Amino acid sequence: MTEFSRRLVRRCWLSAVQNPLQVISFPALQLHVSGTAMRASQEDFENAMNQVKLLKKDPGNEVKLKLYALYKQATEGPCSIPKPGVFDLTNKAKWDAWNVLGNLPKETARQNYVDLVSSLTSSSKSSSQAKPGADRERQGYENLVVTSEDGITKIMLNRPIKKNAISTQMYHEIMLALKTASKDDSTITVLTGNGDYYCSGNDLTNFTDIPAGGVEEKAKNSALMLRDFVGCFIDFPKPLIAVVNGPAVGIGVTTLGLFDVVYASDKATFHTPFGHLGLSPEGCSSYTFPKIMGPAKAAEMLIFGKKLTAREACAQGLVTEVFPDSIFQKEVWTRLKAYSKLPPNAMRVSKQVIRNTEKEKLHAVNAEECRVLRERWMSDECINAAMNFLSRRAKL
Ligand SMILES: CCCCC/C=C/CC(=O)SCCNC(=O)CCNC(=O)[C@H](O)C(C)(C)COP(=O)(O)OP(=O)(O)OC[C@H]1O[C@@H](n2cnc3c(N)ncnc32)[C@H](O)[C@@H]1OP(=O)(O)O
Repeated sequence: MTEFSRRLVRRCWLSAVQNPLQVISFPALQLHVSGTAMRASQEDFENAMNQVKLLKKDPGNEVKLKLYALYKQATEGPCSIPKPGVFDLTNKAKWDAWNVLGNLPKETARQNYVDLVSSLTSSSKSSSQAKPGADRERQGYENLVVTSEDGITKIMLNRPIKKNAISTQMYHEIMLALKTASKDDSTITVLTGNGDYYCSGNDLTNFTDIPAGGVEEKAKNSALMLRDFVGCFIDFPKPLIAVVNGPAVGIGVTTLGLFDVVYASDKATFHTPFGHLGLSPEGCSSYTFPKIMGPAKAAEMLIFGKKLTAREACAQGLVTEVFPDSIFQKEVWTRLKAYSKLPPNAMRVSKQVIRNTEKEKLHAVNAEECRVLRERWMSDECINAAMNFLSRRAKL
């Protein structure tokens, strides 16, 4: 966000304070903010399509599917064609890749397509400098680094400059990475963050990009996306481990209740400031947190936004084990490498036996949380809180 748009949002917020009767809505916010956001033009998009044809190196099926999906989303919108039969493998893979983009707006898909092509052309220019083993790194993610090694697929949130806040694009990238990891040959999957934060939660600027259908459409699309996103954690078939390298906020905390194991650095903190943001719990935390830590402790976190230290979170059962930050990475990865060598089918079956009794309930909780949030996102409390953040008046 530029200083200019920040000043405009601030002015908007100040005028709401000075004139409380004035209705400040997301479309008003959008007027100022999204006009300044970077957008790929039709010309950029066409140039990118031409560049794809000139690529010297085959980018691989995964990237080609992503390009296909983004192209379809950018030109036709959400996938609405019938799902191909199970034996129509190629078309089914294409359909899956397009369908997973959900309601991603056409303009965002166009921008993502252009960005992806640009990353391919720059990586092919520097391919002679590729690190040994770099072929194990999955290409095509803009805000994630996904690697597979020693039987472990590591999905690292890679937006340290924004404290790993999850943008709309990142929600889709994480879903894609989880779906891919669920089918790859790794035995366990790890989610972690790059930099000093594990994750600062939902990117609060996600709500400044209002589609033509207005704030109702934005809330509806966001609820659908959130439901799919959390659904990927509920359904993930292999052991899923969080390596919480630093503070976690919002959805970075709530989804931890859906992991099998959570290791934390003693620098990590756990904060769900839903009250301050006019929001309500998501990530199935309205069910998992009371179950994990008891209703009273869960209420203190989810209603009043009490921030927990790593040791407190461990004492309350949300975290499996805490390590001093100085030895965190070494200890955790040594342990994970040992776990990854255990018989994969036994691990998978054990996870499923544990999860299956709860799956239906978790999906129902997820649906209900998303329904409630859809209302919350249109509330004055939530809109004012988001504007407060954008105007930099509120720091947690
Ligand atoms: C869309 C559908 C799904 C919705 C799912 C809903 C989920 C609910 C939630 O996740 S609620 C939680 C939302 N998160 C927050 O409220 C955190 C907001 N951030 C902060 O309070 C602070 O930034 C901080 C405490 C995380 C870190 O503070 P610090 O002073 O150390 O650093 P900065 O504030 O300077 O941050 C560095 C830059 O990162 C940007 N940033 C950080 N977090 C977010 C965020 N959540 N959304 C957007 N941007 C974020 C911050 O703006 C700085 O950017 P700048 O340098 O360009 O100013």
